[in-house]
Amino acid sequence: MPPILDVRQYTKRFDMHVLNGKRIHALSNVSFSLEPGELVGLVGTSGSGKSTLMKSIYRTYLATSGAILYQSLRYGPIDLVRATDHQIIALRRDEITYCSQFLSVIPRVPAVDVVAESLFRQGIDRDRGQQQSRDYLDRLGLPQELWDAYPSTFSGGEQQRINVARAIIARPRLLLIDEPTASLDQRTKDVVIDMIVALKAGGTSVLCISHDRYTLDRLADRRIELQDGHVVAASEPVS
Ligand SMILES: Nc1ncnc2c1ncn2[C@@H]1O[C@H](COP(=O)(O)OP(=O)(O)OP(=O)(O)O)[C@@H](O)[C@H]1O
Repeated sequence: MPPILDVRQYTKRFDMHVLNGKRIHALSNVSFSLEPGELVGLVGTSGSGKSTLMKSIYRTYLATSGAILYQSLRYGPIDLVRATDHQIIALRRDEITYCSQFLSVIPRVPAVDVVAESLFRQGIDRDRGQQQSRDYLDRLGLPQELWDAYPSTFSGGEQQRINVARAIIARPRLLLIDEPTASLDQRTKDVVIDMIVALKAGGTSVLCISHDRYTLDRLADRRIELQDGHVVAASEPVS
């Protein structure tokens, strides 16, 4: 089976017009692949290019050069660098989920509906979607009185749980997830890890940025290390 994701010689430069045209070489000739059902941990110091790589795969950032081949259910093999905006929108809706470190939500939508949003989009009826959402929020230890409240007022840790729940509940084919367990207590961390393990068992491929050794020891089949925008180390699959 071909890799689900094959990043080839990917380069991303930022040209900073406000800084007299200063160039930031965020990623240089990055190549790696992700197998179906595999979880690759993306590590590296702050500023090494981890988030830029994730945002490039999600096509928040346009490439300077290189290719990102993705095996899509809908389109077959597709280069995410050259896909049309229309294709990218469809892939984000049906196959690829990006979970950043920060929650961004529509104001005045209750937590239970924020988490269930992808289920509603998939055509699951309101009651069933909300039921599944409550189940996730319960397992993640979000106090019941917050389920119908608006996440914009939540604490950092509470927002993070909403963010992770809504990414995982969607059961995407490819999950790009940034620091899923940062600032969570040990019990909640273990719940999130168990949820990601279950997702993988269902066939989801995952690229996960994490500074948390415990999380990666439990989850990662392999690690890729970035330094100054270059891949400096890639571990073999854990057998
Ligand atoms: N939109 C942008 N415009 C200009 N420069 C950017 C942009 N996004 C990232 N950079 C720069 O690219 C480099 C890589 O940043 P990136 O956020 O990918 O690092 P990171 O490894 O994810 O760091 P952290 O662990 O702190 O989140 C940094 O020098 C950063 O300042």
